[in-house]
Amino acid sequence: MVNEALIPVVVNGAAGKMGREVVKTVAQADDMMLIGAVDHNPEVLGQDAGIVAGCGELEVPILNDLQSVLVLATQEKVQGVMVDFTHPDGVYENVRSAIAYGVRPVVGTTGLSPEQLDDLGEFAEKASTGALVIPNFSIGMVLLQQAALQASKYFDHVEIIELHHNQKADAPSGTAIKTAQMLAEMGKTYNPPSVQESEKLPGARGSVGEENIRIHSVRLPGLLAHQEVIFGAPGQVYTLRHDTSDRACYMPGVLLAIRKVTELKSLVYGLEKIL
Ligand SMILES: NC(=O)C1=CN([C@@H]2O[C@H](COP(=O)(O)OP(=O)(O)OC[C@H]3O[C@@H](n4cnc5c(N)ncnc54)[C@H](OP(=O)(O)O)[C@@H]3O)[C@@H](O)[C@H]2O)C=CC1
Ligand SMILES: O=C(O)C1=N[C@H](C(=O)O)C[C@H](O)C1
Repeated sequence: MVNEALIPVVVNGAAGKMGREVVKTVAQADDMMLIGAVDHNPEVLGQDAGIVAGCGELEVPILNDLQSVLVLATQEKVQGVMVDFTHPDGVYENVRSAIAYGVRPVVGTTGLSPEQLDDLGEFAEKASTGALVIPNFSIGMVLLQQAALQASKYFDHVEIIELHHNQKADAPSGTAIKTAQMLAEMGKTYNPPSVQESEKLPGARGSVGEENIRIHSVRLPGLLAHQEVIFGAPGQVYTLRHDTSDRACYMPGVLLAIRKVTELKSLVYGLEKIL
């Protein structure tokens, strides 16, 4: 007998590094129920999501068909939530599908372009469906970003270095892009040029977006997820740094997002907006 008060949750990317952590976390939450698991890794298809995640059998097989799992979610009394930790190439379509079925997306997958985000925002608004896109679920990163906004009032020069494990598909990280956007929203022009520069090796000075803030991406085995925001001024450097050592650090944010998205009627971008 299904408890109707529980939030039905579908995990997309259930066999991945983040997906397995989310399966375990949802399985342990008193107010949630894992009702579906999706992944396209052929090695795990048909296997139980709980066994794959290492938390014991949950009687939820991993399927490679998001649509049919979303249909399943529509049959629940309580509106479902889809947590997506898949791949930058597929996330846009996944989110559109979830919204189309009235299943609220909580998106950890990075790599959505600004145009895709706008489009999903309009789609969610029209459908009156809550959606959350959260480039980083850790509280430490929100605090770092807040400190960076504070520092930006006093420093005109800033660059970002993000460092990740070498299995990461996208660069720069979603977190670094969001951090640069937040700094840009302060309405300042950063990094006024002090000299005519030339790159002797292309990319030596990192990538630079509209915000005129350079982002440098490091990928190495042994790293997990790390970010530095470095402010400079004559005679001083102010460095903010966040390090993760376990993906468990994202789980309180994921649980919060699953609960909050059920109260929303449109798309919200960033954990700081729901704290
Ligand atoms: N917001 C946050 O706080 C965080 C965000 N992330 C982001 O989450 C995403 C996933 O990261 P991570 O778990 O490390 O990656 P993994 O590669 O470990 O996991 C992704 C899983 O999803 C599967 N997959 C890929 N595309 C699809 C699809 N279209 N439909 C169904 N399954 C799919 C993959 O299968 P296969 O292996 O066969 O491709 C894999 O099993 C990345 O974008 C990453 O940047 C990561 C950590 C924290
Ligand atoms: O791929 C990862 O690992 C991470 N991806 C996210 C990003 O791109 O910002 C969040 C965190 O940095 C871990």
